Amino acid sequence: MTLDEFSFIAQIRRTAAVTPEVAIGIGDDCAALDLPPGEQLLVTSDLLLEGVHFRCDWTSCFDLGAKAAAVNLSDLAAMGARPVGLVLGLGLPDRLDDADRRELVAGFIAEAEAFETALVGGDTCRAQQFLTLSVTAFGTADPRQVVRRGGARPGDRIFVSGTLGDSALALKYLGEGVSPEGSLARRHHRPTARVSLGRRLAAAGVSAMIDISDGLLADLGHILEASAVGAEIISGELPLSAPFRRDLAGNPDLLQLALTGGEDYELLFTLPPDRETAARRAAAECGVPIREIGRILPDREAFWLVAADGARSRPEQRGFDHFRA
Ligand SMILES: Nc1ncnc2c1ncn2[C@@H]1O[C@H](COP(=O)(O)OP(=O)(O)OP(=O)(O)O)[C@@H](O)[C@H]1O
Ligand SMILES: Cc1ncc(C[n+]2csc(CCOP(=O)(O)O)c2C)c(N)n1
Ligand SMILES: [Mg+2]
Repeated sequence: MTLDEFSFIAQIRRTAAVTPEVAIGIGDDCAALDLPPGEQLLVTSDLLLEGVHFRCDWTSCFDLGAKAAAVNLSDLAAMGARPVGLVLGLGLPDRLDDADRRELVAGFIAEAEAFETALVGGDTCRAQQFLTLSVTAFGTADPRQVVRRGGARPGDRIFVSGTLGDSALALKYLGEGVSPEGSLARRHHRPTARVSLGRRLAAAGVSAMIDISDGLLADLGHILEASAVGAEIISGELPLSAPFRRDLAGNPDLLQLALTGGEDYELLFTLPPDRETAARRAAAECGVPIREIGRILPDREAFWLVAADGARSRPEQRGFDHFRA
């Protein structure tokens, strides 16, 4: 027998922190959040579905809860927002026991707290078959510093944070029945939302930004479309981790994972030349590496991948698409 619905919610309520913005947290029909005067509310939502986003035999409940929070916090980071609250919808199949349920919520709350925010509400239902998490995240920002996808201009440089392809490489190994090594597995199961970097880059004056969930090329495509510009990416400049490079040396086709694999949750942004010093300082302040990987071109039809030998190609496959996967 598992806890009944309301005992489960009472357990969540006891473990959820209350931050200064939370005027009303878990327990009423709505939560209420206090926002700094003059700031805008930013809202984002992401589903995580069993079999589509995760498999219960590949991840722990704690990591899954934490990832559900992180992927939403990553969208706030991409706009330069500061998180102020998270809402968690759960569809729980009977096979999850009390310990699994508690761990799921504990992971979510731990991740929220790591970013000085809190779980402020949600909804809990029994699911017939598949575990479902539906998360909504709220953030605030000075409206003059909110960064959108549409601000890239010809001559801007294209940058990315961290390293690319680690999560997709871990997923490839999981699919082949091989346990990925610790650092790769962690990048897949426990992505880091670049919240502090996103806020600092916004203040430094980046022109456009997005987080990489579907794959570098797909998410760059969203910036190009919104900005009505083109781009070239220098494939030799992609930032790759040591384990990724090691495996790439034995199989050059793995480069595709860094270009299109997705779930990197790194920030991809464009930088006007006069903002570069400020952006590099912002990255150094929060200890996250950033790397220039290409530039924005005026021709909106241009989408070039430049190989090590200088050959240019137009990538056909760009990333994850739920209706094409
Ligand atoms: N069912 C929907 N109803 C309304 N708006 C939606 C719906 N699905 C997506 N959107 C909106 O479309 C835009 C792009 O959504 P998308 O989910 O691709 O975001 P993303 O940040 O690129 O990817 P991710 O889902 O990995 O965070 C967002 O503004 C989002 O709010
Ligand atoms: C079991 C399993 N199969 C496939 C994947 C890969 N995957 C799922 S969703 C997604 C893009 C981001 O999602 P969204 O666009 O919904 O935010 C990717 C790369 C996975 N993580 N687990
Ligand atoms: Mg996003």
